[in-house]
Amino acid sequence: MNWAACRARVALVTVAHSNRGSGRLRVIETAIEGCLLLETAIFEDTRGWFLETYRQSPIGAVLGRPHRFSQGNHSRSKPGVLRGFHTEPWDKFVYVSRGMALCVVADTRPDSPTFGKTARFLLGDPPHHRHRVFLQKGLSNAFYCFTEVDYLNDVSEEFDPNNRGGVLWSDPFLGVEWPTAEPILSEKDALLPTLKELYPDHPVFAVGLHA
Ligand SMILES: Cc1cn([C@H]2C[C@H](O)[C@@H](COP(=O)(O)OP(=O)(O)O[C@H]3O[C@@H](C)C(=O)[C@@H](O)[C@H]3O)O2)c(=O)[nH]c1=O
Repeated sequence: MNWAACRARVALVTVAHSNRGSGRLRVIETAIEGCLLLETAIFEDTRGWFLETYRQSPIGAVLGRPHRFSQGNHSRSKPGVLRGFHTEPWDKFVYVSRGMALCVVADTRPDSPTFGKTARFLLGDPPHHRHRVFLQKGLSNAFYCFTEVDYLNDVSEEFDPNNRGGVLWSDPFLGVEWPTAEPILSEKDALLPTLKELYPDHPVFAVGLHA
């Protein structure tokens, strides 16, 4: 699937419930509680362009609680790479500063009413898609790189390698339509469990309800 075709499809599945904020930065709530899309205005002139990547108050207003970030991360990935799904006990604030990526957030919280639901976002170039995604701790995220991608994320806690998990990128219960069936994965990500393996007793996996 090429970038343009993927953009058209993704526009259909990202469901906005409400939005708040000024004309500069809109915070859009998605179908997954705790997953927000931040759309920002881009100011272009003869030099190039400018945008705000973060404003504290509109996010806090939607979350109804204060938030802060403790660590910033930057990864660079080759075209065809897929990272995730990673489940970590910290809020994440994602930004693709260069390249084009399909970012998917999955609700992997077993007690959530939207357990198993996903939301997809195209992030990065061209400039008018330079939105950011906020995901509350406990949600899982993954991204696929159409091009070389610079991926930045701010997180609310410092990294703890013993306190993270994940879900297999191709979990049939999540049913994500990735642009390829053969992405480049880390060894660790290729071995992640499915939700059914993680939560075999969850009601959604009761016999007869789901394969
Ligand atoms: C995430 C992280 C990794 N590392 C180290 C561990 C390892 O040696 C190396 C690469 O780690 P990983 O393979 O887990 O990196 P990566 O697959 O890029 O992990 C990231 O995936 C995406 C989907 C996210 O949203 C991020 O929050 C993070 O989970 O960097 C840190 O030192 N600090 C960190 O905060």
